[in-house]
Amino acid sequence: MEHVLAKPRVETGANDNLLLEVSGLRKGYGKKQALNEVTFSLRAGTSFGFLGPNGAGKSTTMKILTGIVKADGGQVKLFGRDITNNTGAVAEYIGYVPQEITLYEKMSAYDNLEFFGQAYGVRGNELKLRIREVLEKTGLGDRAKDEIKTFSGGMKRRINIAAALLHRPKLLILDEPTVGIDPQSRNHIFEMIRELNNEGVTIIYSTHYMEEVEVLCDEIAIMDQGSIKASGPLGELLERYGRQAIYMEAAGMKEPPRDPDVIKTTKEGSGWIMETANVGEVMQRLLLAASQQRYDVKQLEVVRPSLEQVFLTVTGTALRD
Ligand SMILES: Nc1ncnc2c1ncn2[C@@H]1O[C@H](COP(=O)(O)OP(=O)(O)OP(=O)(O)O)[C@@H](O)[C@H]1O
Repeated sequence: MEHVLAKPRVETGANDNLLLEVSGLRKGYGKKQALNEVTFSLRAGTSFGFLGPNGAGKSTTMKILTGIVKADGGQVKLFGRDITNNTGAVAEYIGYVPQEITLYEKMSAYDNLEFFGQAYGVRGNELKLRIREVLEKTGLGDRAKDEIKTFSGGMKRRINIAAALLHRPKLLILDEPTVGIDPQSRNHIFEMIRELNNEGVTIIYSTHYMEEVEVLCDEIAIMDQGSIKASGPLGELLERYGRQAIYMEAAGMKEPPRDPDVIKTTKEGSGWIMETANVGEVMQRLLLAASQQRYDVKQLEVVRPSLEQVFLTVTGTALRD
């Protein structure tokens, strides 16, 4: 197989650490503009989450990264090299786990892995070694000789991920790998991804489950209607787009508490949530006012910004799971 890329250089400076640079990707299907100027970059070693509802354009972006779908415009660079619309990078550097299971049902797990390994150009004893290695990661080594059709959806998914690891990719792209699978396999997949990331594999993980990116990813891109609405480390997104708020509940308090620094007040259970940029001072004033008016304060606490709130702020809609 022709190698289209030079081996990555030893990474020294901040920019050398960029594994993937995606700029201005555009893609239309007929009249439907699926992607509109998608731009993001990825440092080596990151676990990057693509969060967005169905139809946001996550799969299209990933298929363009792997060269399966051709972009109408824009550029994809891997280790500084242009790989736009080029499938060669997948063979050498990228492992891709598509949304659909792509295994042969009538073949054993082992034979499937052998087939995919050969397709990636791995042969002989090296292939045997790598099959053992990836099977160990799946936790399904004892089922290696069983036909795939006897596996649960989650187990098939684990083998499918294993198949994408045989050429030891630097970047692993997983498109909604936990949709419709049992919790045990889901946990196992999470563990596999964490282990790979700890070993230095860069991860792109697409999902419409908020809690998955929260536990798995150190950087997040929020995607909606064909473009990235916000991206960055979770903490930064929370800081930039999540509003700080205070929850207050006091016996006998019929009207919402008032304070000039409160931007918005909403009723929540028996109390109120007050959004403010000035949590500390507002809290003090609320306490003082409550004691002057002799209210018995039951609860007064800071409400931490959530990813859900960030999503709402940047897209204008709630993410429907
Ligand atoms: N082959 C295709 N032909 C026509 N339209 C398509 C095709 N593939 C995707 N689309 C449309 O492009 C838009 C983006 O789809 P895409 O699959 O990339 O989104 P997604 O975020 O991955 O959602 P999902 O989780 O449903 O796959 C959607 O409106 C979808 O209907």
